[in-house]
Amino acid sequence: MGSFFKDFKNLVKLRLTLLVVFSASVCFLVGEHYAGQIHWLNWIKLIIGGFLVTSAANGFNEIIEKDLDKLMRRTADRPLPSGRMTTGQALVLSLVMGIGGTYLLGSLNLLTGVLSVFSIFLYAFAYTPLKQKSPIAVFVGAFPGALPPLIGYVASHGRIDTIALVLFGIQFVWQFPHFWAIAWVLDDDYKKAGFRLLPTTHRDRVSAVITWLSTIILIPVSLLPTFLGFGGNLIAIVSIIIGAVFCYQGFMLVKNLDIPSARKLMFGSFIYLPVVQLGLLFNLM
Ligand code: HEM
Ligand SMILES: CC(C)=CCC/C(C)=C/CC/C(C)=C/COP(=O)(O)OP(=O)(O)O
Repeated sequence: MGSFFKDFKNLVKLRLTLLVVFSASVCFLVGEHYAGQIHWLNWIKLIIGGFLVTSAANGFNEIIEKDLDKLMRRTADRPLPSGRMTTGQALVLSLVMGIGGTYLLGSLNLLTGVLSVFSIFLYAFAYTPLKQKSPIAVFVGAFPGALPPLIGYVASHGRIDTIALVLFGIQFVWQFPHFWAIAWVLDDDYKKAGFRLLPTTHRDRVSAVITWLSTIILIPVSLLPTFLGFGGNLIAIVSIIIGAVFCYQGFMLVKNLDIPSARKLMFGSFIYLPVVQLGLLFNLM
């Protein structure tokens, strides 16, 4: 891969961005289901706009964290800390992507554009500086992290309703086990930059139990579509089965208190979200 593309991929955190865009694009289709017609051109605009806006948010995050990223093994080779990209270059790229993405999303409807700008600000200028201060950062970061499905739905539907809030809620709760599993795996590296993001700031039993509790809470939250009547029974069954597996992985962390169990929970989180969101899309009432 050309080195510019490799650096670009790391600047925008490509895999994370792709899952963010995936969640928004699926929830757009959920909105279109109720509209009775799929506007594919708008779907493409949402995907490109969402990609640009999320990439910009990640670019700003890496600009702000340039010196901290130098301290951690996982992030030291990113384009800014390694010195292969200057802050000015990253800033120009991020600004262009942010403005272009906001324009595209705003062209779908005004609320979509406004929510996207709000997400960038929350992520880059609230969550990012808070990371070094307190584990509360994870709660704050969960807001911009859960806005993409809501934004996707609003891009189709034009306003925030119960369905939008439920789509937001599932992704919001999902982020706690997702991130605490990662924070457990990466704790040694994180400490080098002063990040203490586990619930108690340590890899201890209380942090593991709180992480496990978050997988338990996810089960009733994932059943809300069925309880509220817009999801069918199939999605309830899928959510219960995959939720039980995820919960079991959380329990194994409590039992073993080790990195391999946290890693399994982390991989579980990557699979959980797309399965539940796609399941919902295919089982709308
Ligand atoms: C509070 C919110 C969140 C926090 C603090 C968080 C944190 C992280 C961190 C630190 C990693 C890096 C793990 C590593 O390099 O081994 C990661 C990976 C990842 N996250 Fe999250 N995340 C959050 C929300 C989200 C959301 C909303 C999504 C998408 C819907 C997401 C999708 C991913 C994916 C796909 C990866 C794997 C990326 C890769 O390996 O390159 N995360 N997350
Ligand atoms: C629509 C829109 C603009 C949404 C923004 C969505 C977004 C980028 C969510 C990510 C959530 C998040 C807190 C990731 C962790 O980053 P980190 O800084 O902890 O990761 P790092 O340690 O790898 O830098």
